Amino acid sequence: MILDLPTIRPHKLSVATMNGQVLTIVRIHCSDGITGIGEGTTIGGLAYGGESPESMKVNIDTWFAPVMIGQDATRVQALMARIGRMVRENRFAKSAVETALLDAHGKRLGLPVSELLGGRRRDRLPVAWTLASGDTARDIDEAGRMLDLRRHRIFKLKIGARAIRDDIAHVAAIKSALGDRAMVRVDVNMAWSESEAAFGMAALADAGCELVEQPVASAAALTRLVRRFPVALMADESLTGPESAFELARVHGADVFAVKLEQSGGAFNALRVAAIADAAGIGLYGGTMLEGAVGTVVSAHAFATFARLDWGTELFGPLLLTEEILTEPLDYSDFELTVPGGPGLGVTLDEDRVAFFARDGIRKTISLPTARG
Ligand SMILES: O=C(O)C[C@H]1C=CC(=O)O1
Ligand SMILES: [Mn+2]
Repeated sequence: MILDLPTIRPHKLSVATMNGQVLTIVRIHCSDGITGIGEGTTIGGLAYGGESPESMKVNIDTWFAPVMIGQDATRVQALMARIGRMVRENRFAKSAVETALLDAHGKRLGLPVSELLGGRRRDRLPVAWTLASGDTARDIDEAGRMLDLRRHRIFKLKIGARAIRDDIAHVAAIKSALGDRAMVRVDVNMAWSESEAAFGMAALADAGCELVEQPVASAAALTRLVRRFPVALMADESLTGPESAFELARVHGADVFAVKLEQSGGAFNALRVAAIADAAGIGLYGGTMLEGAVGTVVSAHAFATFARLDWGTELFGPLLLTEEILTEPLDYSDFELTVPGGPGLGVTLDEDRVAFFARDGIRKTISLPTARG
């Protein structure tokens, strides 16, 4: 099913402005009575990649389901390999389906998903917050509130939509307002040319920015930019699973990899991306596609198993939404997220709220009174 949820404010990226988020929720019912849940989420519909929430639903219902029905749900990797032979691409939809299989299998065995993924090394993950209101004063205000609440002290600024000098001034103003209380990073979402990136990275380093995420689109350009400036370079969009990770590691095209489960094609592939980074001496960061609670939690289980997680995570997606869809909210406290400890994902959907926010669900059938009553 597809859920439409409002965001707490517009979220402005160089590729899209989001006023809400759309979650594709997958449920897999197994013949032993166990049901697993998963989630597929994109950013700005088709603005970020080749899948949309609607394409995930239609492809899972039409093409994944027949390949899965009657198969052994306890062999998660074998079933994902079977799907991989019959379904090309569709990494986000595969991630959603694999999540539901892992949730079901964890519940079956009485183990958290992190244990199925090799065993967790930590229970808490540092979580960055993205400042993307589009307004410098509002962003400074928002960051101040997050620091006071002890919710976030790492801030990622979305830049690339405005003139480069305006963007640099925006970053410098935020870093000087926050000082040593916070770490400031930027995500350009591929908006710059290589020469703009060379200028921009030097200026960002001077402004006190510690990390620049995907300033340019091409891996070759990333490779030419890395290590030229006293600021770390992180790959995001260039990483689409183990093959692209291997290629980028081979040419040492980044200092840090933003590992995302959906971009990788699921949790197991994300672990492969992380292993490649480890072997190449590349740092790790736990990325997000601004998933809701389910997609966020499976990512947390995977990142909890990473040998090193030097750059923390950005698993704040549920906090960008106005609505809670879990019976028990996730614990964000002291700048960190707690990885749930129960079987499977360790979270339960609030079915009434899910029914309310489902596209064409209860909300659509309630007739509100008109101005005249
Ligand atoms: O990294 C991206 O490009 C996508 C996403 C992650 C955080 C955020 O605000 O947007
Ligand atoms: Mn990014």
